[in-house]
Amino acid sequence: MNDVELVLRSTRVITPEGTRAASVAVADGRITAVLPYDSGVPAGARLEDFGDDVLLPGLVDTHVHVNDPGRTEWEGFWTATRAAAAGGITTLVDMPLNSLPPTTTVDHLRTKREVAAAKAHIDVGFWGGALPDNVKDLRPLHDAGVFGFKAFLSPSGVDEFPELDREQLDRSMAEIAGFGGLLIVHAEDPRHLASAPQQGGPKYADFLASRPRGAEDAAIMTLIEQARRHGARVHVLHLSSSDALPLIAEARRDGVRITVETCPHYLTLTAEEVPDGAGEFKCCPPIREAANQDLLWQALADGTIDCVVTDHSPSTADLKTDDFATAWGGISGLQLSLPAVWTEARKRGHDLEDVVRWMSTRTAQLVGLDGRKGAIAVGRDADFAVLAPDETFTVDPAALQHRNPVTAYAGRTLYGVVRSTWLRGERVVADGEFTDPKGRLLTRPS
Ligand SMILES: NC(=O)NC(NC(N)=O)C(=O)[O-]
Ligand SMILES: [Zn+2]
Ligand SMILES: [Zn+2]
Repeated sequence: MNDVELVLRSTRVITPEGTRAASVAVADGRITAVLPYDSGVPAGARLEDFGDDVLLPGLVDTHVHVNDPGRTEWEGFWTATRAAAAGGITTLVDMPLNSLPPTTTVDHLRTKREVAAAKAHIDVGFWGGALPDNVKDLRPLHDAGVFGFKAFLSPSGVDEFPELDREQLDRSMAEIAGFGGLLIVHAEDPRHLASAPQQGGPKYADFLASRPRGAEDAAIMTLIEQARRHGARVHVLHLSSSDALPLIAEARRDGVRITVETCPHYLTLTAEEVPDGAGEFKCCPPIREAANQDLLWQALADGTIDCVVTDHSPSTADLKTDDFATAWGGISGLQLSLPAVWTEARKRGHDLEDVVRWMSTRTAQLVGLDGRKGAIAVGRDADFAVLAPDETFTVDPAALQHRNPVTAYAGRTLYGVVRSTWLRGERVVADGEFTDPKGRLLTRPS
C-alpha cells in the first residue's frame, strides 16, 4: 500500500458506524484508514483539520440534466459540476435527455463522454434512454457502461425523447430485465393527465389540478405490475404523490424489485406557498400540498422512500414563464440540495446521518457505486464535503454557479454552509474558489 499523503480530521466525521471525532487517512485518492482523532500524522503527510465542521461523504446525485451538448445555453458540464461541487456533491449521473443528441445509442454516449471529459469538476456517469424505437440499442448501451435507462410514460417536454406506451414499456422492460439492467421511470400516466382539468395560465392551483396524484399512482401501478411479471429491477423517479407510498410498500413486501427517490423541492416547498405566475417552481410531477409533504417525510423515515436526488433540470430564464402550462418544467437544485434538505430535516428531528444516507449512501447503492462512493470507509474514494451545519445563509441567486441562476429558493434562509468539497483526496472548491476540473467519467461497475 502506498504511503498516506493526506489526513483529514474533524471532531464530527460521519461514518457508517456513526458520527465521531476521527482522522481519515488518504493515499492515491482512496481512504486507507479511519482512525481516532488524535492518531497523529504520518511523516510526509499533510494535515487538514476542520475543527468542529462536519466531514461527510461527498453526495452522489443520480438525477441531473446537464443538457450538454446541444442545449448548453440551458446548462453544461462546466457550470453544472461547479454548482454540484459548491453544494457538496462529488458524483452526478447525467440524465439522457435535454442534450442533443440524447443518450440513446452508443454513438451518442461517446459524444457525451467526449464533451464531458474536460469540463467535469466532479465524477460523472450517464444514464441511457429507452425510446419507442431503440430497444436494440439498450444492451449495447448497458455494455458500454450506462447505469440504467430512463423512460417516460407521458410527454417529456422535448420532441426527440418520446414517451413509451404500455406495450413499449413492457418490451423495453423485458429487454432490460434480460441483461439485469435497471429501468428508471418518470411515472405519470398520460390518461390521468388528459382527463384532469386543463387550464393554462399563472394560477398554481390550476397547474396542480392538471397533474393530480392519481396520474403518478396509476403509472406506478402499471410499473409494479410489469416489474412483477418480468422480475425486473425498476426505480421510480422524482416521486411527489404520497398516495403511491402504500402501493410501493406493498409491492416491495411482495418481493417486487422497486426503489423510489424524491427530491429536495417536494420535501421543502409546498403548493400553498408557490406564488401564482412563479415559473421557477414548475416541475413535473408538481410540488404538492403540505399534508402530502408530511407523508413523504414519514416515508423517508420508515424507508419506503430510498433516497433524495435533485432532478436539476434547468433552462434559460425566458422559458420559466408565468404560464404554468407552457413554462419549462424543472427545478435547479444542485448547489442548494444539501442545505435545503438539511434545514427541513433538522426541523423534523432528523440528524445529518439520515441526510447522508438519503443523499449519498443509498444513491451510490442505487447505481452500484457503493464499492467506491457513498461512505467514509476504508477502500472508498476520498470524496468529502465539509459542512458547517449550524451556520445559516440566505439564498442569493447571484451566488449560484449553474448557468442560469434561476431558483425556487431565492431569499430563503437555510442551515448548512458547505465550506469545501474534496474529490479523490483533492480539493475541488473551498469558500467559492474552484480548482481546475479533476472529475472522471464513470461507468457502471460490472
Ligand atoms: N425534460 C425534463 O428534464 N424533464 C424533467 N422535468 C421535470 N421534472 O419537471 C424530468 O425529470 O422529468
Ligand atoms: Zn422525469
Ligand atoms: Zn429529471
